Formats: sequence, C-alpha cells, structure tokens
Amino acid sequence: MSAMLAAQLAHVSVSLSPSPKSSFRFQVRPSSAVGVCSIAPRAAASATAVSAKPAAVAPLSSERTVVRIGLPSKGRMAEQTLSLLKSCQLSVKQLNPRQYTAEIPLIPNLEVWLQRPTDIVRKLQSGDLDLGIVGFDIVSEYGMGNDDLIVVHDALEFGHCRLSLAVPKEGIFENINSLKGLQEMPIWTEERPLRVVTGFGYLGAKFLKEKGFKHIKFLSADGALESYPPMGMADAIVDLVSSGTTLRENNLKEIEGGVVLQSQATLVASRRSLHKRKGVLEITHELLERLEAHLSASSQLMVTANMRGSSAEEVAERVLTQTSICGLQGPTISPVYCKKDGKVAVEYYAINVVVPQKLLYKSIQQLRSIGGSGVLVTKLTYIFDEETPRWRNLSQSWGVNTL
Ligand SMILES: Nc1ncnc2c1ncn2[C@@H]1O[C@H](COP(=O)(O)OP(=O)(O)OP(=O)(O)O)[C@@H](O)[C@H]1O
Ligand SMILES: O=P(O)(O)OC[C@H]1O[C@H](OP(=O)(O)OP(=O)(O)O)[C@H](O)[C@@H]1O
Ligand SMILES: [Mg+2]
Repeated sequence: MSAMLAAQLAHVSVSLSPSPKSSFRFQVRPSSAVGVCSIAPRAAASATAVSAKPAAVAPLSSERTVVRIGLPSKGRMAEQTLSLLKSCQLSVKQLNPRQYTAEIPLIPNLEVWLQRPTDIVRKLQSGDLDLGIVGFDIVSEYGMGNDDLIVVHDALEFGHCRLSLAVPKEGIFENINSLKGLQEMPIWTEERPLRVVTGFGYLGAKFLKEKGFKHIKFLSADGALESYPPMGMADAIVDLVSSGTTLRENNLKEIEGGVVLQSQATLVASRRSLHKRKGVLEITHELLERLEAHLSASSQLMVTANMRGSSAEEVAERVLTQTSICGLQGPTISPVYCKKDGKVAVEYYAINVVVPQKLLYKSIQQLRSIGGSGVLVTKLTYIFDEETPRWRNLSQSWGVNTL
C-alpha cells in the first residue's frame, strides 16, 4: 500500500457490530497497483468479525473437467435468473429442490451451483466456480477490485437498483440536500463522527473516503438498515434503493451526489477459468450469444404493414423518409400478389421493419402518414447479430484470447 493511500485512510475509524454474520472489510485497490492491497481498520475489532485480507487467488483445480456456473439460490434474483435463462432456452433442471446442484440439459458440460450471491463471488475467486450471475453491487463489494473477476455481461436487465447514501429528512439534516452539504456540517469531529450503517463496508468506505470525508464511523448490519437512524443508532445509511419506498417509509432521503453505484444483474467470469479451464470460453460464448440475442429482441418489435405503390423502390423511398421505421439495416419490402382481371398483379407491398418498443406508436403514426394500412405487430424472440459485441470486448478490453 502506498504511504499516500495509507495517509488518506488514516482517519477512517471502523466499528463493527458483534454479529457473527458481519464481515467488515476495508480493502482498497489503487488503480495503479497490481493486485489488491488491504487496509486494516484502525480501531481493530474482534478478529472473528473482520477479514482484512482480500480473497486469496487460489490455484485453479486442474482435476475438475466440468464447467461450473453459480446462480442465486434465494432472494429476488433467484427467480429472475431462472426465468431469464428459460427465455434463452436454457431451462435449469433441479432434480431435488433440497440439493444445491442442478443442470442445464442443453449445455451438458455445465454444472449449476445454486448459491447465495455473496458466495458466488467468493467461489469465483476461490476457483470453485467459473461463471456466475449476480448483481453488480455484490461483485463490486465482495470482489473488491480483484481483477480475476470479469463482468462479461453488464446489463442482464433485471435487479436494477442503486447503492445510495441516505439521511433523515428532518432534524439536523432538514436542510442538507447534497453530499457536500453533509460533509461540511460542523458537527462531525473525531469525537462525534458521522455514523454510517451499511452492508457495503468496502464500497461505502471507499466512496466516502474518495469524496474527502474525514470523521466517519462505519457500522455494519445485514438488514433493516433503514431503522438505524430513527432509532438514533446511526446518522446515515448506505443501502440499495430501487423504488425509494423503503426510504420514504422510514423518513429518509437521498441527497445529491450520494449515489455510490448503479447496479443490475451481471454475468461474471473468472479470468483464470476463461484462460485455463477447457470449455469455459465456449460456454461463455454460447451464454453471451443467447443472452444478447434474447435481450436485444425483448426491447424490439416487428411491425408489418401493407402499402400501395408502383414499385418496391418507390415504397422504399417513402419509408426511408421516416426516421422511426428504417429498421435494423433498412426495411424489408416485398410484393403482395393478387389476382386482377384473371392476371397476377402487384398493387401493394408488405413492409417488415424492426422498431424499438418505445418507438412503436411513433412508428405506427409514421407508417400511416405515408399510406401504411393493416399494421401487424409481433414480439421478437431473438436477434442474432453477426457477432456479439460483448464477446469482442472480452478479447479487446480483457485480453482473453477468444480465437
Ligand atoms: N429493492 C431492490 N430492487 C431491485 N433489486 C434489488 C433490490 N434490492 C436488492 N436488489 C438486487 O438483488 C440482489 C439480491 O437482493 P435480495 O434482497 O433479493 O437478496 P438478499 O438480500 O441476498 O436476500 P435476503 O434479503 O432475503 O437475504 C442484490 O444484490 C441487488 O443486486
Ligand atoms: O427502494 P425500494 O424499492 O424500497 O427497495 C429498497 C429495499 O430493498 C432491499 O431490501 P430487501 O427488500 O432485499 O430486504 P432485506 O433488507 O431483508 O434484504 C434494500 O436493502 C432496501 O431495503
Ligand atoms: Mg435483500
């Protein structure tokens, strides 16, 4: 650890709850440093509750031939993960609901381990898992900047939330509406620090240190954090917020500049596994292809309409004057054959165009304005592009040899 970093962190005091569940870690990985360095809390707490060391990078077990993915076993992420995989034709079969392993019949060399999200991150680091689906909040908190963890897909489109700092709406915080305002309150001293309760000790402490907070005391708790300020046990909380209802119901408010991190479900891989374990790259590729194809399709619709015209080109010209109905590459226009006076004739053309869901109504209006009629709208199941952008990213940004 650099002396400067040590000096920056010297004022942070840590207080840990006696709960055996709490594990308050203070580990900071300066961007310039290689690996992870750890900072022991100044007010050292009981050894059982503190793990000041980063998860050791365990050697990759060469005996295991099967590839393993960790999926959340409980909580709100569990159901949504299984449902996402099912939408990608990757149904998870759990033979016995009391067992922690399952399989995805379509990918025979893949073993599914149903685990708590925190354990998924730990097991990716210990080499027991190769892949995992967890919230970005959990990867960031428990991964602590470990560069063996690669977020292969950063937007699985569920579990959206943010890690945010909140304070009471009333009392001494009534007029505090920004992080700067909170920091500048003269009340915070070494004897009376700002007491922040959080289940995200690493991210919370790193964020507030980087923002220049000096006199802070962190309390660790696993749940019901929102009850701490009303009970007088803490001044602020750093917790996950989604709709904001829990904060509102507990008379708490977020403040400007107080968002620590935006989160949603992600697919994470161990870099060592990608490099070394046979089959991990291929399975990651297949997962990425299926996920990207499904997720990009779920935000788009296929619109079909008929339009009178003298030729396909003439209809195309009319369609291409409209911004919302140009499709992925351009509209597909095909003749509609009918019988007229005993002969086959073409008076109408069918237009097929993919439009973003949120632009549907605008697209319909534009189609009508150029003479479109009989509009059909269908859901898309998959859009397979030539190449998955995130697969390319794996080799370009992460140095994984994907050839
Ligand atoms: N209110 C929320 N709305 C949306 N996503 C959330 C919310 N709270 C948490 N998450 C996301 O879901 C993940 C799992 O949270 P969840 O509360 O379901 O599990 P858990 O806290 O492990 O379970 P439990 O609370 O039952 O112990 C979090 O890591 C986060 O990424
Ligand atoms: O902004 P909201 O939509 O109200 O969601 C935020 C709440 O959701 C999470 O709790 P969760 O429901 O997971 O309960 P837990 O504290 O028992 O994990 C989080 O810890 C907040 O308390
Ligand atoms: Mg929860």
